[in-house]
Amino acid sequence: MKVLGKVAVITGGARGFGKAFSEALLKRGAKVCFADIDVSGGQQSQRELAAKFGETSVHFVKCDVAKEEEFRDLFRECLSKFKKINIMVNNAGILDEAGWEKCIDVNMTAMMRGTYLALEKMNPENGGEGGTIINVSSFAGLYPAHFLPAYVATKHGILGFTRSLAMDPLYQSQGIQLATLCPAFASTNMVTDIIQGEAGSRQKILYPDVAIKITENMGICSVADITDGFIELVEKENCNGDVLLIDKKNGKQYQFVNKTTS
Ligand SMILES: NC(=O)C1=CN([C@@H]2O[C@H](COP(=O)(O)OP(=O)(O)OC[C@H]3O[C@@H](n4cnc5c(N)ncnc54)[C@H](O)[C@@H]3O)[C@@H](O)[C@H]2O)C=CC1
Ligand SMILES: CCCCCC(=O)/C=C/C=C\C/C=C\C/C=C\CCCC(=O)O
Repeated sequence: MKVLGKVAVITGGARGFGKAFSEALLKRGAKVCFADIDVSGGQQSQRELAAKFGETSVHFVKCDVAKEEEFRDLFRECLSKFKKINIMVNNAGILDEAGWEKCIDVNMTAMMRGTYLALEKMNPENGGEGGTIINVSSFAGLYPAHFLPAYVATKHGILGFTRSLAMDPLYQSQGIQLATLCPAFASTNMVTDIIQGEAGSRQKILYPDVAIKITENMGICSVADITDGFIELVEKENCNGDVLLIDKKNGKQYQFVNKTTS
């Protein structure tokens, strides 16, 4: 897709990947409506991005994606401000093995809701123009990790859900593409808080000693490495059904290149 002039909705955009993805799209001439549960972080990012790309290009919406009405309001607000939605990025995610139910609500249920809402708004029969939906899974969507079982379950779910919808001829006929991004460890707060031992962060994973060994072996990607893969997916002419794994040692690797089971 050519990004210039398109409108994107990005969840979890106050920091980390979501903020970097917002900036990368703005740089290429898109308008971005980003959402986050973190109001002060969101407002701060809004100020920074507006200073670089203009007040009229970027809009922050306070939204807890686990709350259906707030998610619906996000779409309403984006449409009222920017009139269309061409790119949807379900990026908001948490890691919390002790609070695994919340992990399912945010990583899985909200990702599904965001996808269904985007499909509705992108449908040409509803006035949409088609579009691209990128769902952010993880290396943990492709491989097990006994220090993150609930997180792994949600990330496998994202992969299965997104690949399945990508096979549906209905959405293909509407000009809608769906792809999955699978980053390995990257240097956002989700990882750095644990490494630096920020209060409560290590309680969110099991077996931290195993986890640190694995990060040492695999290495840690920069946010720029992951953003580069994200933009590659969005800008591809056909990203439908793609699963892009990115890790420090091997870089970008497309998985399941024979996309369908038929
Ligand atoms: N950092 C990493 O190594 C990897 C991260 N991921 C995934 O990338 C996505 C982004 O993560 P990071 O940027 O690393 O994390 P992060 O923790 O830096 O950023 C996540 C953002 O999502 C927001 N958020 C959390 N719950 C929310 C909710 N209920 N509603 C709205 N916003 C909410 C947070 O406030 C935060 O701004 C997540 O889905 C994560 O699982 C995937 C693979 C690797
Ligand atoms: C192999 C699974 C890769 C999953 C990457 C991902 O999606 C998110 C990872 C988020 C956090 C990483 C969790 C733990 C590793 C980090 C540091 C452990 C440090 C423990 C310590 O005692 O210092």
